[in-house]
Amino acid sequence: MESLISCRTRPIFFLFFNLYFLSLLFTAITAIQNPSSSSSSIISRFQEYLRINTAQPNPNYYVAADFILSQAKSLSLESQTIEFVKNKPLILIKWPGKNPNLPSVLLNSHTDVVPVESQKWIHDPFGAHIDSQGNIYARGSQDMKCVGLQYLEAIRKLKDSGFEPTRTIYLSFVPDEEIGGHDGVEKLAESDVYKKMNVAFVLDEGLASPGEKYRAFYAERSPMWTVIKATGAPGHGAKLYDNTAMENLLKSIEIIRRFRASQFDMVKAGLKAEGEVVSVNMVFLKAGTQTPTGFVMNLQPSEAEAGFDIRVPPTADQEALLKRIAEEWAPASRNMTFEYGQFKQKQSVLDNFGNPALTAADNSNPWWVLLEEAVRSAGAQLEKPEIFPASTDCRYFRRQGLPAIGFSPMANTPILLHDHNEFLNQAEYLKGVDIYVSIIKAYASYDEHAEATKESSSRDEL
Ligand code: MET
Ligand SMILES: [Zn+2]
Ligand SMILES: [Zn+2]
Repeated sequence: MESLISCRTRPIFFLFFNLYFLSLLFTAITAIQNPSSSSSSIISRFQEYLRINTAQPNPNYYVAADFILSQAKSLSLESQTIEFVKNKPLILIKWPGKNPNLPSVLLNSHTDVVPVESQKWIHDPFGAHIDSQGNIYARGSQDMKCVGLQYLEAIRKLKDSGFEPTRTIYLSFVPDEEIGGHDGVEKLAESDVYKKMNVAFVLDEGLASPGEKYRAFYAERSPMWTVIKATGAPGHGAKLYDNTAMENLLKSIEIIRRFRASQFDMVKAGLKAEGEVVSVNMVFLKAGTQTPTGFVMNLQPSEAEAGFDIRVPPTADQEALLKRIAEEWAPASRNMTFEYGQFKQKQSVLDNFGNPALTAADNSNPWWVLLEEAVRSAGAQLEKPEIFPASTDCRYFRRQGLPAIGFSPMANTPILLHDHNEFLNQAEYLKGVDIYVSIIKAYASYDEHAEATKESSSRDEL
């Protein structure tokens, strides 16, 4: 009794000091009991994933799948491997919620990465070297092996803390995003497995942010990979004449470049964001007559073609763009034809982006509100939501009318996806794990029925 009284009379900061001390002790004990949750083991696992070469066009999918499955197993999570297409395993992981009637949340990430030019990197792109500043160099460190593993690390932390989800959380590790997602997410989104998952909301990849705040994406531009081809009379390399394939193609390239500049100028002038204009970039040029000893120099070829990566914002006039391509960029009058690399026919191009899918990023969307709050409560902030300038697997979910947000927690980081020397700082990676702890906790605890009951009873009280 006496000691209780004296305890009460102690200044309040002693109490806080004791609590602080106890929490430190608890953290230390947890770290000793769970060495797998220490920062160094979190980083080692990230390095291990990065070292698996899953670059297109020959990704080591099975090695990646084994690694992901072993992670799921170490977390006692349910998992399954699905091959919608042979040799392209997709891993589905389930963290069952206490209330299986609630729709689930899907955390998606792709396991493939884009190819590298190794000799142009300062460190081996599959070495996951950590430099003196803590930057981890690897293809996929930003796009998007970081995110896939951060989801799992966050779940590890939540499980360690004794947290149990109310709502089921699914994780999908999918193949082939970098080549269009047709044998990956597209098949998943059409499957019975997926229907049974009863997904209400999807989180997928975003972009690094050079500033302090994280970026989030509520829509994205649609890819329209287009090849234009010119034909013309072949002839002597010394002859000047009209209508050669090269001349026909070059005229188109000039017109396309002017259009590109008009779009880029709006971004440069600050009138539009990157995701709000049409981007057109020439990605290959193919022409000339080749022999084993090189190109023939005195022969003007009869065919020439160029490939363009075109990205179309959901707000753009798509019909007008298709018309522009047919009439100005590849007109039959200039002996030109065009083909949409990914889709072959005009109809399917329109299918792919004819129904602009935007996810509400305001108070009307509880998943958006939860995301904002969760990021804030983890001590970080979000930039104003944007249109993703490239493309992600999100489009297959949004197309079904599902809300999906693109988000990769990388602040203070240069945007290096698809670039040489892609890296992510280890401190940023660890911070990202904690951001996901906050987000997954919020999503897994969210119960719209309970919220509705709470609201109506508070209305009744009024
Ligand atoms: N994410 C990749 C990109 O935006 C591949 C998407 S499929 C067109 O280039
Ligand atoms: Zn990606
Ligand atoms: Zn990519």
